[in-house]
Amino acid sequence: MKPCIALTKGRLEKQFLEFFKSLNYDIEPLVNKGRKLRVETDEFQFIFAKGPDVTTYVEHGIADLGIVGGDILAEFQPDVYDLLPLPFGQCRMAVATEKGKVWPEQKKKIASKYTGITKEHFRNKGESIDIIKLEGSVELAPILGLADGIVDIVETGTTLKENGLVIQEEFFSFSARCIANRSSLKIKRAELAPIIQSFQKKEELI
Ligand SMILES: Nc1ncnc2c1ncn2[C@@H]1O[C@H](COP(=O)(O)OP(=O)(O)OP(=O)(O)O)[C@@H](O)[C@H]1O
Ligand SMILES: O=P(O)(O)OC[C@H]1O[C@H](OP(=O)(O)OP(=O)(O)O)[C@H](O)[C@@H]1O
Repeated sequence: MKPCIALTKGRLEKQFLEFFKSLNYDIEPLVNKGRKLRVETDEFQFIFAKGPDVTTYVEHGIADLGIVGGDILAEFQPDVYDLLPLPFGQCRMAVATEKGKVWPEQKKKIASKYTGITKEHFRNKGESIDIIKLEGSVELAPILGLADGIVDIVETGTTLKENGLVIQEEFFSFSARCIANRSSLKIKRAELAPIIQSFQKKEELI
């Protein structure tokens, strides 16, 4: 059976395909997949899923390898082998507030999609907070008075800026990562080694 690679759909998918092409792999079947969520190339099977589900497919051994953001690994802490960083998807995790905002005396209200990362960050600082879980567009929360601040991904800073928010603190930098199923690494070592090595070589050049 061809090795199976789970890819995070959307942003990381696009960046992964460019990276994969730069390693001289044929990406044509992947680019022209339409709405298919499963694609086979000469060498691999690919599945396309949301980041947290990529870790689930890898954890359960359905996929041998996965391409996922470091944010997802930190948030969900799946039982997978975290093989290596990849040279794309570079972002930071930050606490942001409205410009000029003074934190309240009482518990801060923090909105985030990343409740695990947020709790751990403030626990490490010895602060107790109230977390409001949102699924996206979290920059809205302080503007609309739902929260005092947010914890979210920052790449260029444009979303924060255009919504009148400023970074208070950046506390975690990450990129996309290649993860592996623990037993696949032993059982399919021969098939997986060349692709892992090609990822590693490219990473060393950058
Ligand atoms: N602004 C960004 N720049 C670069 N990488 C990002 C950015 N936002 C997220 N990422 C990375 O890409 C991964 C996928 O994010 P993406 O926004 O494509 O999907 P999502 O979080 O599931 O959101 P959506 O529901 O809008 O598809 C994240 O886990 C993170 O690692
Ligand atoms: O610093 P920037 O380059 O502006 O990028 C950061 C934005 O990108 C992500 O949002 P995304 O576009 O994935 O939408 P979402 O809010 O629905 O998650 C993230 O949650 C920020 O909102």
